[in-house]
Amino acid sequence: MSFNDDWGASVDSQETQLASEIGKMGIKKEIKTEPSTNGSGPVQQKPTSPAKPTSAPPVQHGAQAGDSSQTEEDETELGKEDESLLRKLIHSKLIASKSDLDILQKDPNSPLFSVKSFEALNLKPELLKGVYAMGFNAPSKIQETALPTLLADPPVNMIAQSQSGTGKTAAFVLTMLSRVDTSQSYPQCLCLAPTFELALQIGEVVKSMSKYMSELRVLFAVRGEKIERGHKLDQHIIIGTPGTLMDWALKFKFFDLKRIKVFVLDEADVMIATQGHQDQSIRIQRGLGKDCQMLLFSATYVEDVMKFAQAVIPNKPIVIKLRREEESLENIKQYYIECSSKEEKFQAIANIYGAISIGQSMIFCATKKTAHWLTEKMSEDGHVVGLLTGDLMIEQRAAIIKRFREGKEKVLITTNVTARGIDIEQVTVVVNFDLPLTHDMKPDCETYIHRIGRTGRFGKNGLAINLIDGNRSYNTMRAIEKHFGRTIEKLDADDIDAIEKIST
Ligand SMILES: Nc1ncnc2c1ncn2[C@@H]1O[C@H](COP(=O)(O)OP(=O)(O)OP(=O)(O)O)[C@@H](O)[C@H]1O
Repeated sequence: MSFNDDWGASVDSQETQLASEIGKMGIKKEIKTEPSTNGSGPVQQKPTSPAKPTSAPPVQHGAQAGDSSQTEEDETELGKEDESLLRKLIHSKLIASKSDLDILQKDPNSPLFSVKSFEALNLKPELLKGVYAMGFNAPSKIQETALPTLLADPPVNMIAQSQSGTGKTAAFVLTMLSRVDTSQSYPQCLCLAPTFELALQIGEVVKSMSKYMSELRVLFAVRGEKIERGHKLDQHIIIGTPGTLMDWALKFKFFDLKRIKVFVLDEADVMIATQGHQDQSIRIQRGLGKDCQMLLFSATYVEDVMKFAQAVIPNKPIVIKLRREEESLENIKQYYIECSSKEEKFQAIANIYGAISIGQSMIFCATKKTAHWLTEKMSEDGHVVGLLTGDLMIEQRAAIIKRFREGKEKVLITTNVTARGIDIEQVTVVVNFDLPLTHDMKPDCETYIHRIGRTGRFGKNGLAINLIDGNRSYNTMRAIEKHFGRTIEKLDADDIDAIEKIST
């Protein structure tokens, strides 16, 4: 699989001024978590023997997937903080209400299906407290399926797939936080992500989840960081992009790869499929000790990439894989609109924005040039839009994502650089101004599913609208439809009644 223009222009080449930027964003590069309020220190609690997954996507080499036989559900009392968070979310109308979420988490066909509690995972008490403080009541299907195995001893390697927005980040972050021993001052967990934005986002999840773990220290491996030669890092978790991490580990030897307990590749398929990332990630992976737990997570894996992953990850990794027809989420409704030119595409967008109330939206273009053009047109039309492309400096990209996350811009016009991983719950609509194509101009089904997965996060409803101009893009859309076995319905951009209906 390959990616269009911007993906390649990734972080490592642009990370020069990151240090100052992270400061500006209010995210400290080194996150020191608050001491536990109940005085409980970081007790390393060994999990009990691995519980069998109860309901899961197909699992190979490991426990067999099947419908749950467990019918009881552990009810968890909400803390005050959780209640206020939930109230805020329900009032914001932008997300499913708690009762919607409960229903989804009880529906065996939903990827959020869950019958077990976080308590059943025997997490360290301060970590469990952190999970509940995030407003997580019950694990999602991927969390429930993967975590008992991920937390068991001896550690096993895993290649896991689960749909976008179903909580993969929490699954691997919980694993890292469970395995880390904060009384030892050296890097013990490494997490690699393909872009700077994603690395920061993962850092935020670590920060929230480890709220009650005293002494935990996290460092972002980014190029702006000035570390003296010969220095040895004392942080516990390092999160970064592959180029910088490779230099830190292999060239400068700021830490010892052999002492890493958990190694995570997020968006693993793109890390493997993109040449530069692959070389760097594999060189890091080869330097790890034989007991290091290796975890690969993504919403998509094409067959060759999966084969490659299984070949490079030692000790027969557990594989959790979705069937093709499960990859596309039902809560994201997909439509297409026929247009004859880019001006008509712009007009279609204007009609949609005029007809339905949209929380926030992301519009994906094939090139930076189109993205710039559309930004100008929409701004002239009175929309408050942000523009994020791979040619921007790292600090500009961070600032744009931050503004969008805070709701300062309602529309983010972008390219494939933000197709993956970015988790902004208010995004209710994704527009493909151009459908994604691989470098050899074939339909890029994986990028499509990641792009539309920027909406419909964790069970919320989402809309994906594809703008089609001509036979080529029509055929691309049909190929994507066939690939995932899902119908993309036609919408008439001039039929305001029809447009109004899709949002209900
Ligand atoms: N058990 C849970 N209960 C409630 N919310 C959860 C739970 N687990 C995760 N979430 C929330 O769901 C959202 C999506 O999670 P996350 O970003 O980890 O998805 P993902 O599977 O990594 O998606 P992608 O493939 O797009 O990267 C996040 O906002 C996260 O806080």
